[in-house]
Amino acid sequence: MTVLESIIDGVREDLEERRRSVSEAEIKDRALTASPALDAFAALGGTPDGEGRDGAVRIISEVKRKSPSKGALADIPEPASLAKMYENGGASVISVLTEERRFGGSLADLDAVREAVSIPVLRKDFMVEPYQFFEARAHGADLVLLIVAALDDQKLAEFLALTHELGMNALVETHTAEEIERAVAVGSKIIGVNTRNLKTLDVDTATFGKLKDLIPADRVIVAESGVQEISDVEMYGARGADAILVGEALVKSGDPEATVRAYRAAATAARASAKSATGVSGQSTQ
Ligand SMILES: O=C(O)c1ccccc1NCC(=O)[C@H](O)[C@H](O)COP(=O)(O)O
Repeated sequence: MTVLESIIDGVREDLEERRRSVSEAEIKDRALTASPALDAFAALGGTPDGEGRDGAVRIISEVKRKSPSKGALADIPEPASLAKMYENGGASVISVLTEERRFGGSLADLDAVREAVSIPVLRKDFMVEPYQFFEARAHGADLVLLIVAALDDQKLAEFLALTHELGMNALVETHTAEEIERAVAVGSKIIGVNTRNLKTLDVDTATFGKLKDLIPADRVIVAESGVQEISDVEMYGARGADAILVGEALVKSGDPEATVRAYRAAATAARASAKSATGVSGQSTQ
């Protein structure tokens, strides 16, 4: 069994427990009466046809207590305060890990963060059942994660449609050329390349540059994982990332607000300088 499969087994067990206390009808009702979702696609710099982008590289800042690859990262007793610091530093989206067993997150974290910030919030979890999408919306999420490796084509298309019906966007996460092809084929507007291999948990940040040109330029392209130093965000920016998802480096930084600000500025400057050096934005022309 792969790490991903074993995480998903736990997610399904925990989900069944929640489903026993909040029925499907109740969670749907809560989702449909929640305040409308914020536009995460626009917050990440997306435009309808990919034209007129401002060139800034956005930072998706993650609330991450622990992980399968690294174990304990940070206590984070008040996720709302951390999220507010991220927002003050210029984060465009807050990512909240809600998986409990391996990442120490919860829906209560999502509630607290939603309440504290006015920018879009990503429910970062392993989405395998429609119930979770209603749950995400009911708890104020604007964006959900769809991991292509965890879904067949039919489920991927079905879940993306459900996400959009609920007024949310999806960050569709890929690791390989074949997964990018599948993400593009179902019409994903925000496509992430996660440089952490979910089978081995090894990170190879060079994966982003190798795969990124397979993603059409009218999509928002997100580089995920592996940022340790400012040079990593510069590299992702120079390779044409529209946004960068950062967890560990921010929760361990000591000054999350200043770190988000520095990452955003450095990635944006690196992207601009790569563009002026090559005459292209680093974005795909496909
Ligand atoms: O982080 C892990 O160990 C992990 C293991 C298995 C599945 C997912 C995992 N992480 C989720 C993420 O995608 C990251 O939290 C996110 O990209 C931020 O990564 P980082 O900046 O390297 O903390």
